[in-house]
Amino acid sequence: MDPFLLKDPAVPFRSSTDHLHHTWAKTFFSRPELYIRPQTIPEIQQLVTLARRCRRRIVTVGSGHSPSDLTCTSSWLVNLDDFNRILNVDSETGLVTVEAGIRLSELGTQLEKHGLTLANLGSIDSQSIAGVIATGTHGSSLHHGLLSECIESLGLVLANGQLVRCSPTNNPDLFRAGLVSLGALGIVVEVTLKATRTFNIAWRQERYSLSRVLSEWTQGLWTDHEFVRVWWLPYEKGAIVWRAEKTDLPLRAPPRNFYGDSLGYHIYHNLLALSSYVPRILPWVEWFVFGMQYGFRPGSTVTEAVEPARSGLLMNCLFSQFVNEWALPLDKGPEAILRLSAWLNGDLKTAQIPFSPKGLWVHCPVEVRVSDSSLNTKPRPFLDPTSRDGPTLYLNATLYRPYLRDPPCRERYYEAFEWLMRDMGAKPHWAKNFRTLGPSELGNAYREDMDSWLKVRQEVDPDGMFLGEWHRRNLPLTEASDSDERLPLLEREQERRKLNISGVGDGIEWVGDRRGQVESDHPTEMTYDFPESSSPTASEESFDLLAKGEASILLPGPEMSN
Ligand SMILES: Cc1cc2nc3c(=O)[nH]c(=O)nc-3n(C[C@H](O)[C@H](O)[C@H](O)COP(=O)(O)OP(=O)(O)OC[C@H]3O[C@@H](n4cnc5c(N)ncnc54)[C@H](O)[C@@H]3O)c2cc1C
Ligand SMILES: O=C1O[C@H](CO)C(O)=C1O
Repeated sequence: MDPFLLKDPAVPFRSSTDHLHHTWAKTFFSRPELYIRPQTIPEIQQLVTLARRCRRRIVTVGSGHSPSDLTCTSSWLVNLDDFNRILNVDSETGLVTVEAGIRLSELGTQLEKHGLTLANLGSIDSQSIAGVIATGTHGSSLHHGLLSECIESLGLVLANGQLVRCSPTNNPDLFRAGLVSLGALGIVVEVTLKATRTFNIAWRQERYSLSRVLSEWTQGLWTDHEFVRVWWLPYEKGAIVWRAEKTDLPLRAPPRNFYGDSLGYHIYHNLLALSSYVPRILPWVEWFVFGMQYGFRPGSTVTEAVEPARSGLLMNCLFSQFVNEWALPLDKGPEAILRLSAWLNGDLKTAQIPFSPKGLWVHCPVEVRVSDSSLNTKPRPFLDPTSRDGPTLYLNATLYRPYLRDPPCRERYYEAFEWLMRDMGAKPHWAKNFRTLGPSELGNAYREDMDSWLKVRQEVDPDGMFLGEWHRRNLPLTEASDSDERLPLLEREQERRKLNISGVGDGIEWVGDRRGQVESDHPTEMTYDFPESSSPTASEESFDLLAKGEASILLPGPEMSN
């Protein structure tokens, strides 16, 4: 396709051609043809219209914290970091409307000025609000479901450039599809959420034996405090249990020690690096690093603090990592942990996992977290991986990448871990590094919910402008469209290659093809009917004029800021 673009001169098109995209963990890289940072809705509508006319796929990226290749593209990459304002705050009701590029950290800072905060957080707050919603990000609390349970309504710009709003009562199917959209419906531009009054948490962290974790599993481990997370240390047969409760106590910073901060970080990093050459030291590394940090014996060291929830709920995620996380019913947790523990420690009879762990040594911790979205009275996201009728357990097999180098155990560990998760009826966290289950298995796991999601998706984006290889690999897209030919803009993977740049370790460059990127006068008609959708905006009207020939033609240079 000739890079000449039809463009309304009144609407800026803020793009560059030399952007190197990468995930936070530097696991995947890609070089988009254009990297576009719009600042207004007309700019977003314009870029979508241009992409449609130029037959380009669009990927919207938030902060790039999804560890997989979900956000990789060789086509157009859109980022809403400059579309991140707070549009409205009602301190009484807690209803807040924001532009969708806002990061949770900035949202938290702004909300605090109004005495508000998010009711729940995951391990970090670096993500964009739209990114958190799109992948079903969760924290760890049986009082809460997915972070997106506070979302009241969404505004999306669809493949035809139309701005559409949806909520439980307005376009409810689009809302349910948009709550876990995987970036595949359109560009989420506006989010209305319900915040809660700011609160502080008193937290306490201590070492448990694994047997105590399991014996308290149904006896208060998850229910005695509002927020609970467990880091399981498989070789130590132990765990670090972190629990927090809302409190009126005065703030008290966590204690600092000579080892815990910078020194401990570097020692752990270098021991992990060493273990890539001598993997059998990993049980010793687990003993030493977690002993130094949290005490060598259960109950020996208790750490406590009182912090604002906005910072106290977060944790330091240390180094680049692969994360493979699955959701299963909470009551299956003890069996899953005991079988995985047995496998890692060489007891194949108990493990019932048909792969050999011989010579395999893994990193810790395995994160053990919970949520309960069955308490939520709002419509569930179609692609919500959590249990419908009770609490959910998340098991997250973390593997660090010391100095950005992949650990040697990944293939075999994840093969066995995923086998166990599938055997237990678990579903993968959409954002993480699960190896593909294939479209039919994920289709079967979600059944009619997957059909509903695919139906909405197909209606709002019939050409597959928001689809790529990740979606093709994992979702039964062909159920909704007879063949790939019905999704001409879907970006296929051409190759994965090692990056020829220093300092990127084992990062992989993802390269997409240019199939479908030929100009067409006949984009597929959209069939979706929006009962209360917005009327065409000024920029849509101006594109009608452009289409009738009253257009200015601009040559995009490296920086096309106006
Ligand atoms: C260190 C670390 C800690 C983490 N902790 C947790 C945790 O505690 N719990 C948990 O569940 N997950 C966790 N995650 C995963 C993370 O929350 C998700 O990957 C989240 O989606 C990242 O948000 P993001 O803004 O970076 O989105 P990205 O990774 O950039 O994008 C994710 C998806 O959202 C889509 N998207 C982004 N913006 C838009 C938009 N405006 N419109 C439409 N689609 C859009 C993208 O296309 C993509 O499909 C963690 C990840 C890391 C690296
Ligand atoms: O993806 C994730 O990374 C951290 C673990 O380091 C976390 O809690 C996730 O979830």
